[in-house]
Amino acid sequence: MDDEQTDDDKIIIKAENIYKIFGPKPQKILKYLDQKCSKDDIREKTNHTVALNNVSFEVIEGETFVIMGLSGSGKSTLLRCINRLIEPTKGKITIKDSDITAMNEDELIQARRHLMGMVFQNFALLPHRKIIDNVAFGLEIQGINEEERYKAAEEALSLVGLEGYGDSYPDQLSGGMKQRVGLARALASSPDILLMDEAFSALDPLIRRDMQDELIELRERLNKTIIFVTHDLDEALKLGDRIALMKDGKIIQIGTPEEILTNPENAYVERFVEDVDMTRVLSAKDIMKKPEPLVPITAGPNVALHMMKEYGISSVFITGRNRVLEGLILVDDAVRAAKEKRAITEVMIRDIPVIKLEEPVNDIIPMIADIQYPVAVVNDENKIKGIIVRGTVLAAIGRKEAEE
Ligand SMILES: Nc1ncnc2c1ncn2[C@@H]1O[C@H](COP(=O)(O)OP(=O)(O)OP(=O)(O)O)[C@@H](O)[C@H]1O
Repeated sequence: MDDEQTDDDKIIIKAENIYKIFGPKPQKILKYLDQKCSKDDIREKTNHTVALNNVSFEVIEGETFVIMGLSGSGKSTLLRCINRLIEPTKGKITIKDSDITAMNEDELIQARRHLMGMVFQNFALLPHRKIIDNVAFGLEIQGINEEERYKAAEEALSLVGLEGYGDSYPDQLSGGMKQRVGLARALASSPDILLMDEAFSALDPLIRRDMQDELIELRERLNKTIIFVTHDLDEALKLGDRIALMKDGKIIQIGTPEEILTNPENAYVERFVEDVDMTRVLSAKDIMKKPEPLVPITAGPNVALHMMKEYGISSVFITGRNRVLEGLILVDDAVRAAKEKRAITEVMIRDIPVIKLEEPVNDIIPMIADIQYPVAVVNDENKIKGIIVRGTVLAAIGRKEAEE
């Protein structure tokens, strides 16, 4: 289909065969992994912890890549290997064609400064410093002069909606505001990549949702690449362009939220996602039916009637060149036009509702509640790509409804 993504997506991070083993002799433990020993066996026999076991993935520029999994699955370790807050035991990480794993300390400081900003779950603010100083802190240790760092800090504060709070202290702010400061601090050095470790997990549910919405908005505005660690499936589905699901230090599946939900790779993933409300993640393109029959606008009403009879339907879509949607004709109007020898264009309904390919199913339900005939799904050029009828939507959410 011509709406599908082209593959000129740029890879910004590439992680190849990453291992992390905690314990006194990590290199020695690698050979046990070659012998396919389990994480539990290795811990029992050697007192080492296998936190990452041969993890590989790529992140595309501008996407939000979520690392999800239960506690202890290795998410934080993986995130910290990307900026080498944790040293991988083995493996290679490339960011924008630079080998992060081969960098010396100075090169690493430069890379962290320009490429990556990190946001922590517990905010990690310095309590005795004003908000503006907290935001500017990273720039200060990078040796950036005062004028420049305060300008950048003010800008970052305003990006997260905290202008005017620069002179406050952390304990004067709510949890949500503190995490905005954490985000501002990460944004202050204009990094290409944001690394976020359970960044919203400590917040109240409502505040958390607001922060998620703002992050989505911010990402679009600033065009950042985000790696977001969470143990929360709902958060992963909401934020992630793609999700990597981890278990016991391995990535079990990488895919879009739709792929993870509709095509779980094994029983573990299936169990992880079984309670998800599908209407929140499916969009029109996932549930639409083939757009047929279609009647060209140049055809007469008898062709339309023939098609309706053939397919057992009481209305049909009319298209112009390249399947551009022109309107819909109802059976009664087609009969009348045929009798009166009038053209389709004289009786068809032009002003019909349409649904965009990416429209979430949740939003489609109210849109079609009062419509008796099918609704066309169109792309940005108004070409018809599919058809949705009430039954299609209900079938998509049927599993959930049936359970309730
Ligand atoms: N510094 C460390 N020393 C020893 N073991 C560690 C260390 N850090 C993490 N681990 C172990 O490595 C494994 C992965 O931990 P990690 O913190 O990456 O998991 P996680 O998925 O982020 O979990 P959580 O959500 O609880 O933080 C766990 O078994 C953990 O106990």
